[in-house]
Amino acid sequence: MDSNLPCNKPLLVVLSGPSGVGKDTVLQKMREMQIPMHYAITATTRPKRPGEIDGYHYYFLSVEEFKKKIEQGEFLEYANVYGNWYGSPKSPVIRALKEGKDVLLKLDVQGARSVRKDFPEALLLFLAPPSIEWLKYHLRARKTETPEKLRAREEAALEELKAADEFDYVVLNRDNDVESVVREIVEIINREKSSRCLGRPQESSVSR
Ligand SMILES: Nc1nc2c(ncn2[C@@H]2O[C@H](COP(=O)(O)OP(=O)(O)O)[C@@H](O)[C@H]2O)c(=O)[nH]1
Ligand SMILES: Nc1ncnc2c1ncn2[C@@H]1O[C@H](COP(=O)(O)OP(=O)(O)O)[C@@H](O)[C@H]1O
Repeated sequence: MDSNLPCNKPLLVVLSGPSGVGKDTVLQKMREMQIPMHYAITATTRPKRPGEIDGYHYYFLSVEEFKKKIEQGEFLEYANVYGNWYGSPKSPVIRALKEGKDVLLKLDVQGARSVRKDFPEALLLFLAPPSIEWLKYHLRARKTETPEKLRAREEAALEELKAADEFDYVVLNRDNDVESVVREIVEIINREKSSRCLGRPQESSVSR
């Protein structure tokens, strides 16, 4: 398949949204539903959470290792998020796109902005919570942050929610119905791919 034809051109998709909104949950469901994408693994200096696997959830690096990768130009983008470093290794993303695969990058709002700048044709999706209370409850219930870190993430979330209108689509997470959220994301990706096929401009909208 000639991935250079606009109809088969692989899409770089960014999934962003505030901490605790459900990004990992949606990604996990996409993998379970075997949605065919390259799920980019990014690097972080954040300590591993219980149950997280190095090389699957993240590449867990020391600050020194991370900075060395920055110096070697290995990241497509990187950012300091909630006090830890995060960065997207470039070569696996470029390789997957060249192989004709759609790529999914789970990034914070800063990372999404960087991708928008460097890859204007990328599709930026913002996952929004059903409500602020829902977000606060689930971030707290996840029990992954110290009280201080929790406060920092809650404050950051309010700022990040304001950035939603910078994205191509805002997808609402639905309580106990992640599958329908995945179906909606797949529909958006397919719609964007076909509209690029026909050379139509991208349309932004809040998809309900
Ligand atoms: N800019 C950027 N953000 C990333 C990268 N990897 C993960 N993130 C984002 O960093 C933020 C914090 O991630 P994490 O500590 O796993 O917390 P979570 O959002 O509560 O699951 C989330 O918004 C992630 O999407 C990356 O490579 N670059
Ligand atoms: N649609 C949903 N319905 C119910 N609980 C959800 C849903 N999406 C996420 N959660 C829960 O909310 C918490 C935060 O989700 P997570 O995927 O870790 O968010 P993020 O990766 O955006 O930080 C987790 O405990 C997760 O199980």
